Amino acid sequence: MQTTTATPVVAFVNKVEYVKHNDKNRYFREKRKFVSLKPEKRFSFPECVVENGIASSNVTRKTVDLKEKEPLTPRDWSVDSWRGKPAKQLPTYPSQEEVEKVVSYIKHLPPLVQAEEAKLLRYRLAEVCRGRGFVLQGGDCAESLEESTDGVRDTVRALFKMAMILMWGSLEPVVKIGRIGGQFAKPRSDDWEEQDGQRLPCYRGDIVNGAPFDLASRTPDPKRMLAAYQHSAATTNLVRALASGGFADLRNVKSWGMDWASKTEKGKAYLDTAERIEEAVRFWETCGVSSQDPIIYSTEVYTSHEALLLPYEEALCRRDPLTGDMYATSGAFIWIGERTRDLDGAHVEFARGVANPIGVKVGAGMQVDELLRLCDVLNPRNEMGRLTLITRMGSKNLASKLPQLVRALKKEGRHVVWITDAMHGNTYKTSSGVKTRSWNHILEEVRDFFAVHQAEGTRAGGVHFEMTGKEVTECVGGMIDLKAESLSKRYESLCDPRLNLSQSLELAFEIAEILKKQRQVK
Ligand SMILES: O=C[C@H](O)[C@H](O)COP(=O)(O)O
Ligand SMILES: C=C(OP(=O)(O)O)C(=O)O
Ligand SMILES: [Mn+2]
Repeated sequence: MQTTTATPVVAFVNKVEYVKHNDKNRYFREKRKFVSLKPEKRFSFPECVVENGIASSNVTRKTVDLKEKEPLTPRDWSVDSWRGKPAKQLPTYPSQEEVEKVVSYIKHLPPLVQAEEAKLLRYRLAEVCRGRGFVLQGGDCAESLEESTDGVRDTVRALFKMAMILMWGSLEPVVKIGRIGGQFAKPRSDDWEEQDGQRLPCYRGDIVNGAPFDLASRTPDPKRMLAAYQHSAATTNLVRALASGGFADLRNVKSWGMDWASKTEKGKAYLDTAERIEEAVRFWETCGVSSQDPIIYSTEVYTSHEALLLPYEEALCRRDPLTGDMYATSGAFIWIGERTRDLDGAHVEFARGVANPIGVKVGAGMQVDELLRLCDVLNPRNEMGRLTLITRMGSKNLASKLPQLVRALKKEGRHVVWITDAMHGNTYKTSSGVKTRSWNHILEEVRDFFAVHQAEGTRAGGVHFEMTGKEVTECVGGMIDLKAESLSKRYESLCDPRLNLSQSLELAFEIAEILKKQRQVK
């Protein structure tokens, strides 16, 4: 942590907040107004802590954003500096000229998210880092340009329900981040796919090419970036509307859609919990908490995606006029995938310069030194909320591979949020060649993740799932006991298998149990 008691700062108050001014007990109220502080009138917060440009004082318990002299975006970085580095997983387009035309056009379009949203999420993640809150990140493996309103709504509703269950268990706020509103680019294991003797470029996500197995669809088309921009804009708008316009109203979570649970004892216990959540909501209503109260009526859902297609990401970088920092405005949170996290590669170069909260996938092969160097490059100020490490080791590896990483970072005092993606290390093909994942393996990896953090005295900060609100048949197992033979009934994913609604809720109940136990032994 960085203290500022003696550091001269130029401050602007970014929220309506009361700030204790020096020792004169004078308060003032400012909103988004630049305030230049003369040295003799400098803020003096005893025990004041600055993280992410947000200063908080234990004495006043008020916050104020501070613009420090050194910007978050490094001076030796530019939106296109990634172009000088080796870039993996980028498509080969038929015409690079066309790509640059589209990129120049997108550069003039409005941002999809505002810097303020990214800043707020960074702050929320810093809270998780401090031990207050839990992250739920989830959504499609690959969003579709044909996704309907209902599909988006179902996924967001599923996230709300899961978050309610997790909050019930943890009694802490849940930071909801959708793999939504931009999750269109996919890294692949193979560049090519072969079917019946025909070889075509692999599908790389709807922002690059089409999934159908024919040459026209599979040829990368830069115009798809525009379609993805438009779809992301509409989806982000819908997500914001759902989050702020009453859809999150706790009373709406009455229809849990949990018929599957009534058949077993364990399921009945879940139903009982769901009922108790509803009762709690009714209790607050009875106490007079108005249904118009934003606490009941609204919530925050942030968008996120893998920042893979760098020409597109570059085109959506915008400078924040308040701080001068550069933001990736393609989503509030972006992450670097397991296949593109090379220290000297283009994707790390891009991510180090944007001020968003960022994530990095951490597979079973990650070495301690490598991870420490990634932290140096991506979070040189060691600020809470900047860096989220998303482990994806597989249920067979996590218990043996994670402890040394967690221990090393703890020893070095690195501030990161650890969350677990319990999907990507558990993918396998059935005997008939269908990609799937087992609900049991996913739960096993989540449990091991909590156990490792408990043993190391660190914090399991959240979970990351490929999931949907639809009752698809892509992952096997769960209380619905989905069998490999049934996968073809409703397999809709364009890339990896997702948990369906019942499998997602069931996992949320399991995690809530773990969180509850954790809270009870504190
Ligand atoms: O979502 C992650 C990757 O894009 C996906 O797991 C790659 O799948 P593949 O191994 O079939 O290429
Ligand atoms: C590509 C993904 O995962 P990973 O980089 O962990 O393989 C993903 O999350 O979609
Ligand atoms: Mn995936």
